[in-house]
Amino acid sequence: MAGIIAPSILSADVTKLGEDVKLVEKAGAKYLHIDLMDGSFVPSMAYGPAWVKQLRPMTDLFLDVHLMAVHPEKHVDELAKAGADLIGVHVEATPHIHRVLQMIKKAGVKAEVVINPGTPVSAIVPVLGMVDQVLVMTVNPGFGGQAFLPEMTEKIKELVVYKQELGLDFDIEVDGGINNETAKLTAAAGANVFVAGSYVYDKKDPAAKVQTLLDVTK
Ligand SMILES: O=C(CO)[C@@H](O)[C@H](O)COP(=O)(O)O
Ligand SMILES: [Co+2]
Repeated sequence: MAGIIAPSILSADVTKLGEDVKLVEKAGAKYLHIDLMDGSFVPSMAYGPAWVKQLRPMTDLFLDVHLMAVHPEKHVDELAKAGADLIGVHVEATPHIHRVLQMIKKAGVKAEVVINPGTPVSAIVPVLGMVDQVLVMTVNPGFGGQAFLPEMTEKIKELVVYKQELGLDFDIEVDGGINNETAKLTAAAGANVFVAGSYVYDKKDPAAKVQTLLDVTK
């Protein structure tokens, strides 16, 4: 079965965002990855609940919101009301990851925990039973277009073992430097959701790029 492809709008053309979203939807992407950056947890700023709200009626894609913000609890309810299908929270962004994940579930949205390249899988073991998805960052968050960190594939393999040992059912998403080669590599390690920004949107033909990602993750 092919992986779930989640084009990241961080690399889309904001002046024709609607068109860029439709292109990848028609090509077979199932998720739309929306990066929310606060200029504090990460150096850049990007998007916010208003973007989620405007995108919601324009597409049937599953809205996969990657929250890169300090005090993530402040944004959960607004993002859920705006129409997010899933909210991902960095374990590094809060001393209360368990509470924030509880809030996300209470808001009726799927919950994801995210780990930075410098964070080991052991840091999220206590919450693995609460989440629908784990996001393994394969670059340091904050920017699109960075090079994939190959050593992160070990974390994917570790998560696969935890899933089996603990009898859990979460998806494993990768984000950062994903292209035809790294999608194949991470799929082989056990990832099943693939975020891709610059690979899909930077050059010509986003639809063809989505098709390639579907093919290499089979
Ligand atoms: O969360 C992030 C960056 O922090 C991403 O979702 C980027 O949008 C990925 O961009 P590429 O590495 O695929 O260009
Ligand atoms: Co992201």
